Amino acid sequence: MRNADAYTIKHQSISSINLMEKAAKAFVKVFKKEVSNKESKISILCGQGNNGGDGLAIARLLDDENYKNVVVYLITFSTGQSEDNKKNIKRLLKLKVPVTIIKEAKIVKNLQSDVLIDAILGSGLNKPLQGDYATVATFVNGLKTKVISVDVPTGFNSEGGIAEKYNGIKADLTICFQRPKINFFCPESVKALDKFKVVDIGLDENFIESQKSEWKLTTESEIQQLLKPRKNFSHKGTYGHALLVAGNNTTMGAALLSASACLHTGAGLTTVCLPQSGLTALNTALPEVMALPRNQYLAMEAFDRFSAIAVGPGLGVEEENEELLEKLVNLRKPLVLDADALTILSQRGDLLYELPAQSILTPHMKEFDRLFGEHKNWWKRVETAKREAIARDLIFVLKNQYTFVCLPNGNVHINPTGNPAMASGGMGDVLTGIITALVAQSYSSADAAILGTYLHGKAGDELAKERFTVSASQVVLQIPKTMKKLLATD
Ligand SMILES: NC(=O)C1=CN([C@@H]2O[C@H](COP(=O)(O)OP(=O)(O)OC[C@H]3O[C@@H](n4cnc5c(N)ncnc54)[C@H](OP(=O)(O)O)[C@@H]3O)[C@@H](O)[C@H]2O)[C@@H](O)CC1
Ligand SMILES: Nc1ncnc2c1ncn2[C@@H]1O[C@H](COP(=O)(O)OP(=O)(O)O)[C@@H](O)[C@H]1O
Repeated sequence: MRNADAYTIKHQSISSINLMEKAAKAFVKVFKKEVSNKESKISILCGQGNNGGDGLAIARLLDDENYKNVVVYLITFSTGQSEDNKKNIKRLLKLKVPVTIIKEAKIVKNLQSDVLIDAILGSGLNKPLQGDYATVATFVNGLKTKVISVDVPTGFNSEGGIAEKYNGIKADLTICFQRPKINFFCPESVKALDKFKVVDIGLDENFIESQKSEWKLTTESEIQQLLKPRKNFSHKGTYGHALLVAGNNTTMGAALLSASACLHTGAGLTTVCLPQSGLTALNTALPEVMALPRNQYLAMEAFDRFSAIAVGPGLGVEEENEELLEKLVNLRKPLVLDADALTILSQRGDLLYELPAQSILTPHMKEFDRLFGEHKNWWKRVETAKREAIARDLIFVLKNQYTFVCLPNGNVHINPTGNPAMASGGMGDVLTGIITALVAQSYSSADAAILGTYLHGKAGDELAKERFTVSASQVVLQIPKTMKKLLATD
């Protein structure tokens, strides 16, 4: 983002002070919707760098907008001051907005305001908070005032592991410039922010897009380009035959959910390889789906006719399932691996390192750590997934609110869809069924993982508009509608 900043200043003949003005304006536009009462008591804490410069410009713009009770506090714990910060203080001092210089943290302890704007330190953070800065953050967090941070909460690092003992400001809202920070997508970011909004400040988009970065935030237009419409004169054979090796006596529902998701995502044919005890349930619940009864006599040839094979949901970790997994690995065709298949792999390192190239693994955090050891934080977990994906030509779908899809080319696609209403059992089984259906329909493993993850979350988002919770079965039924809508708006 700093490069984009410099590039925009150089190539769009915009000065850095004007870029700061644009950033402040973009902030104020969102702020006005969040805090519409012009009588609100607003305290703006400004640092000495460009983040503080933004805060000073915001104070002036809020005064322009007739916010009547804006007070600025200038934090002066450091020696330097950025040029644009100096310019903005000069502009502000021409107005009647009160400016108080803060030399000691304790003044912040008793600030009386309805809203506090945090513009102390932004993306320039280059070391952990210490001394007075850390004390100010503690006081702000104790104020019980709504906190809105400019670009990034003070003390929060934009990339890299988030400290276990985060000591920065906890913001209710962060209004972030041009692109979200990668660390916003790590679950540990809850220590620093509740929600974020990204605002366009006019940085050169072509330049940003041309920058090499392994981080890609999946967008709806990318998904619309990936998604293939059903073809004229097509028939069930056109869309592949998917096999789900899933289900056990007490977890047959997982197999049914996966199979149903596979069917609704458009596989031409879906078969479930399940124990004899699941046949009645399958035939009753999903008459469109076929069964391959699971027993130890299944020959390798039994799997030849399938264009995509998933293994794991509700499978069980018994010895016979371990043997079956070994058989599937030996087919040397890409697999989709989830749940119990991952648990078996965590005990069978030999199999893990023999997985067919382009296989897709869909672990949640615990499954991932069982495979590759404990990780201190999500940043480290994603680093391991990136490394393993490259080294072994595998795709990792590291599941969470924001799922990270790590590809063999080193790219990490961050999925923006999905919501907490979806946090319930069976949701992962559905994701496996969706991805498997896409592989059966000849999407590449990478595209199936990116597209499947997006569709799964998007269906959940659509349902959550009207529901407090969303069940896995509801997501399944929503999928065809979600796909249709995405194609319709193309
Ligand atoms: N590119 C964009 O998108 C645009 C960005 N804009 C804005 O600029 C912001 C970035 O500004 P910035 O580079 O001046 O850094 P900022 O965060 O104000 O920090 C200032 C100084 O603090 C210091 N410091 C660091 N860590 C510290 C610590 N732990 N404890 C104490 N001190 C610490 C460090 O100085 P040092 O101590 O290293 O001398 C650093 O230089 C960005 O977030 C956005 O708001 C917009 O205006 C326009 C478009
Ligand atoms: N808070 C959340 N926000 C978005 N998606 C969520 C959330 N909680 C769970 N999910 C999604 O639900 C799925 C849960 O997978 P998993 O834990 O394997 O479930 P299960 O084993 O019950 O099927 C993942 O795809 C995950 O992304």
